[in-house]
Amino acid sequence: MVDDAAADALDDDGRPLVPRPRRAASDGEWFAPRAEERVHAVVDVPGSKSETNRALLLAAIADAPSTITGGLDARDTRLMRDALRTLGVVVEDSGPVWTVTPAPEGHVMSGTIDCGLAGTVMRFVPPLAAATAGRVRVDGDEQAYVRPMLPLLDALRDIGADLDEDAASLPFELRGRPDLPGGPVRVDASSSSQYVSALLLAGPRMRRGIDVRHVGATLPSLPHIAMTVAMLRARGVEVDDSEPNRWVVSPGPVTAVDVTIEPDLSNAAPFLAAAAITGGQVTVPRWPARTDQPGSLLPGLLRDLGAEVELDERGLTVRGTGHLHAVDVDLSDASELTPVVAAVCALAPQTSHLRGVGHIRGHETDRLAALERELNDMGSSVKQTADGLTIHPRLLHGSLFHTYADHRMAHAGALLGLIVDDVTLDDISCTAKTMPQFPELWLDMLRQSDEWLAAQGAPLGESDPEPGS
Ligand SMILES: O=C(O)C1=C[C@@H](OP(=O)(O)O)[C@@H](O)[C@H](O)C1
Ligand SMILES: C=C(OP(=O)(O)O)C(=O)O
Repeated sequence: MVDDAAADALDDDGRPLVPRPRRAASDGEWFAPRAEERVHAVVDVPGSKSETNRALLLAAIADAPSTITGGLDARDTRLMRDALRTLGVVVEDSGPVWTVTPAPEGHVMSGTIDCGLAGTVMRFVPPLAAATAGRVRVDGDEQAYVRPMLPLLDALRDIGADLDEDAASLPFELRGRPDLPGGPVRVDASSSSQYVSALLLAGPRMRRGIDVRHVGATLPSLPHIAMTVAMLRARGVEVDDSEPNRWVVSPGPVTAVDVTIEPDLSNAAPFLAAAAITGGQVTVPRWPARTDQPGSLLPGLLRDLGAEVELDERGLTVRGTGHLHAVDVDLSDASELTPVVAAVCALAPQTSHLRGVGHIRGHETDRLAALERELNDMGSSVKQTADGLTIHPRLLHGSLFHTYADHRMAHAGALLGLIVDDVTLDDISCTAKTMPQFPELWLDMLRQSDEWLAAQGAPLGESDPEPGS
């Protein structure tokens, strides 16, 4: 088990790398390792979940087989690969380069599509299934049953999809039709940008294409919609997004392209934040110079939080300065970063305000409630607002940090455990959703830090900044 490995890891001098836990872990628990020094590491993070699942889906409806290099191998992308297999697509993923061959003409789908807790699967697959011959049941983890779906299901009904009349969320039955009309549709995507992306991704398959208008008051995660549009265009699909809150996708072929997936910048966040809070340095290689991932906002965010940030040929390097600053920031474009940003804010010496993220109450868990509860259990003073969190400075202490099956809650807990004694996560296995190697990468970051410090020939000096001060 990971926690045993963490507890047993020794440095070159035989000192425990990670302090021994006070008690034995129960199943799934993970004693968050404390950083005994400033972290100093290079962390190569795996591929982007959002890009991988879009690439898979677009390859599945392309005009020829194509390849995906560096695709993320994690629960969310495995569920997407299996869902596409249910639609008759052949996904060969035994090596580092995956080959995707669209379903043969006349394939009739049947069976169950398991969405797990993956928003990209539960939202992106149904529109495509609705335009495919056959019948499927769309199901997932029980925790996914409360994730919002109704605006998308109503939009699908409006464009001619054959769904259970009373279906409002998972699970439901769907009878596909290859002649799905598509056409104009209005959707309130204030609870998730994924409804818009989902309709656009299947748009080329619909008889009239699709003409989506967002009608809600707010629209989160705009970079993810931009990613959808860019990936459609890169495959020769015509997308008109010249009018605000409206996207028109023309029907027609999707050109098969061989792609390489960028590293997942949102999954880089806890590692980069580790440098910021310990006064250390972390480099994430292969950081793209230009990207549609919301993680592109991280350099600016980390600077605002008090770190130094540099992008060069080695990648993105974040250096902690020994000082953290509170922030007042609208995270609606990058709401998946909220748990890690909230964890950093909980260590800052002034009050922070995170805004524009009311919709993350419908993410893997109600993230605002979960962050409020778990941070307050550590001694913090956090209050939910209508659209975010207010985080006041307090001295933190260890606790049993609940993750609610949410990978990003686990990242937040691990981060705080670097500089707060005795933080135990109730379950680290949830990180498998988008980064199964998180525990190993986290321990490796600390191992590298230890080696780096030993190579400097000196322990943390009196004059060095206190982690998190
Ligand atoms: O399209 C995507 O790949 C995603 C869109 C966002 O969803 P929301 O708009 O529901 O926040 C994001 O939070 C999620 O992690 C991935
Ligand atoms: C919100 C997230 O995931 P999902 O794709 O399941 O919505 C996330 O990864 O932070």
